[in-house]
Amino acid sequence: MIAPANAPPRLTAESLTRSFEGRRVVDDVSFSVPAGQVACLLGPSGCGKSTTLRLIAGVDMQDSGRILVDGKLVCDTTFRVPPERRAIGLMFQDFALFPHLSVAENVAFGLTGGYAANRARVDELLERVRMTAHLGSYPHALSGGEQQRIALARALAPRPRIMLMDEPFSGLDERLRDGIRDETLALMKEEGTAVLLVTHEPEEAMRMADQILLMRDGRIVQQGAPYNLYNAPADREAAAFFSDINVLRGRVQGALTDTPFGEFLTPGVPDGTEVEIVIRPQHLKIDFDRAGMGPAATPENGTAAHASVVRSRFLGRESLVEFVTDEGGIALNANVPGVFLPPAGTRMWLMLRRDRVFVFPR
Ligand SMILES: Nc1ncnc2c1ncn2[C@@H]1O[C@H](COP(=O)(O)OP(=O)(O)OP(=O)(O)O)[C@@H](O)[C@H]1O
Repeated sequence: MIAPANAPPRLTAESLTRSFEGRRVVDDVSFSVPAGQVACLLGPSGCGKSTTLRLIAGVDMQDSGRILVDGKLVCDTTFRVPPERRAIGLMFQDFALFPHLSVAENVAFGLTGGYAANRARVDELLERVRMTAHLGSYPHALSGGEQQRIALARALAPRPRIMLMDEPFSGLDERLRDGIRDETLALMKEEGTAVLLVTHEPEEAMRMADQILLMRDGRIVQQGAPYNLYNAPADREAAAFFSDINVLRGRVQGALTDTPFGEFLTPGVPDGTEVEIVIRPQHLKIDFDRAGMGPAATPENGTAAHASVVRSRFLGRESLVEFVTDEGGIALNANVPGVFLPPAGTRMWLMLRRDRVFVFPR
């Protein structure tokens, strides 16, 4: 189902703020989710993700700000549509099935259609979550992961306009998780559901989200497509949230910062400012030493710096090699695909891919 181009976003949060005991746990949070899109609230434990979700679900109320669904006000500080009338599906960590109802009855619970339509919907969803064989079972006879899949089917059954999910796939083992996650998302997209999903796992957010809302200390520090957050992080911490990082330090002089890897452009940063030059370990380039000679400087990779291997480790798909540079004694890690395990003390040359470097004032 594709929303008309001029349709208002399915879900809009405007300047939501919520404090507990004088501390702003959700601080001026704004975002919107169009129909059929997935937004992931991503951030470390305690940053306010679940509280944001609870405000939108209507089980908690913001101190200020507004929530709109399809452009219509659902909640501000004086007006509040109760949770059960928001057409919002919930899938929280502490979900509970009705113990006295069978699997099929649990999934059918929120359905209002006739018997045949309800039965078809239950069958469709049980197939999606691969639980058709357990149709007549009762919750106590199911594993934790199976119960979770039924809870997911139950939440999706009434075709909610918005689906709020708090780490909904965390209890599933990895192989099952990928399949169910992708199929659930495909179903919600087909039905035009806007999904707001809470996770603290960057890989999960990257895999699922159309839009990532990166949260820290109650605020959204950056929002955008996964590609943009990964390749143009707002600050050092945002960069570090998605992978290990290497950090070089320097001081700006004449809009340039000098390092053992050559000069980096730092336009608009005042002289004397300390900056951090950040690069992910997979974006270091390594070259062999030829009797003390290294590769020539290039615009793509800057100047090569001479370095020694400190330690090499095999990680499965890739190898991690730790270096220290001759000049400045800078510790740098490089990820190399496959098996590459040079012994400690090996002399090599390192370069930083200039298009993959981020420069942040400290
Ligand atoms: N009802 C409450 N009373 C007091 N403090 C609360 C309440 N609810 C949440 N908090 C506090 O607000 C902060 C944010 O909590 P929240 O559950 O939103 O974080 P989170 O990002 O979802 O974390 P996690 O990933 O661990 O679930 C925490 O420090 C928490 O202790």
